Amino acid sequence: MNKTIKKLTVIGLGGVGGYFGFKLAQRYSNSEELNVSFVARGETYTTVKEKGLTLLSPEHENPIAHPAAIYQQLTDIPTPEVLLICVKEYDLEKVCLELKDKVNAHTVMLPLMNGVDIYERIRKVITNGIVLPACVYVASHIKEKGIVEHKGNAGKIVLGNDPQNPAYDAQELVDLMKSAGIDIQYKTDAFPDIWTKFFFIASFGLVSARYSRSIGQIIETPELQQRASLIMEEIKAIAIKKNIQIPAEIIANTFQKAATFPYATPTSLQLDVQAGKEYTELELFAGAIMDYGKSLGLPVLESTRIYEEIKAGLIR
Ligand SMILES: NC(=O)C1=CN([C@@H]2O[C@H](COP(=O)(O)OP(=O)(O)OC[C@H]3O[C@@H](n4cnc5c(N)ncnc54)[C@H](OP(=O)(O)O)[C@@H]3O)[C@@H](O)[C@H]2O)C=CC1
Ligand SMILES: CC(C)(CO)C(=O)C(=O)O
Repeated sequence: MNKTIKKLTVIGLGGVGGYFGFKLAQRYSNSEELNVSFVARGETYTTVKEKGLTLLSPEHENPIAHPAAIYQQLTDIPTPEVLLICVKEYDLEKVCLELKDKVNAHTVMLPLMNGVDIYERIRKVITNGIVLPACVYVASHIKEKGIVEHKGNAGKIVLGNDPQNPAYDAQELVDLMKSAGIDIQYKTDAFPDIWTKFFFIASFGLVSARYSRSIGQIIETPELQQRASLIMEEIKAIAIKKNIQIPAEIIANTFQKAATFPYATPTSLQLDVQAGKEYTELELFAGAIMDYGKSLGLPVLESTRIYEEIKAGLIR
């Protein structure tokens, strides 16, 4: 295969972008093979420009990585080839609006985010280029701006073909990422995996945020386990009505998957809600379930109840 990818830019250096961006920047540092650049704002930009990006992870002895370049504004990046979009859902639309005029027919966008409708959200704004639907597992968070902490299992990405450009083969990108030590799986259709992740993150995310409890604490508390289970039943009814290929035992499988996380792992929604952030991904999880419930005529009482409780500030 001819090598065509020469540049890759990571947008957002938080838990996800900081983890995967670090691996790519360290692997391709001073390399002719791939130019890895970052886009970060405010204090993150200043810190990473001066000291490099720090990743505290048992996977890396050397905790510092330097990108080939770092930009403060999306408008500053040269013609993009591959963009890893690693922002929270509430920043996605703004990022897409800023990227819109930069993207050409060959630009590849890989959103590393939670949520089942990220592809549609991007496509609403950016109609050209290639968008690879994906889901991601990693327990990492911002310790301080420019310093990301990773605990537990190695991060993992599943990505699939762009439904709008099914002939685009992402293998070259996959190989570049694998060579940086990233666990990445390429499938024709990533949507069953994206929904599978949604079962886990929407249910555990909402319950962990509502009660300020870790994944392990939810599993060991029957009342919280029950709430997560009821939310998953609602997602299951939606997935079935939307003809998403998910296994019949999805709920049991999700509890099994959850048990593989270290006991004290918080979810990213929990961390944002606990920190009293003005914006959170509540809409991406409960909001999406409620919207699907409405449009498909399905009851989503438990998701609605927990959404309202979190909105009302009941988080203990
Ligand atoms: N953290 C985790 O363990 C996991 C998270 N996810 C999902 O991945 C996605 C990303 O989450 P996560 O990495 O945790 O989020 P974080 O909040 O940790 O990081 C997002 C980063 O994006 C930056 N950002 C936002 N807009 C811009 C912009 N225009 N230019 C430059 N930087 C920008 C933010 O900057 P600033 O700091 O200045 O706000 C922040 O540093 C979410 O959808 C999340 O649900 C999925 C799996 C695991
Ligand atoms: C639970 C976890 C860390 C698993 O990847 C996650 O996806 C999140 O918090 O958003």
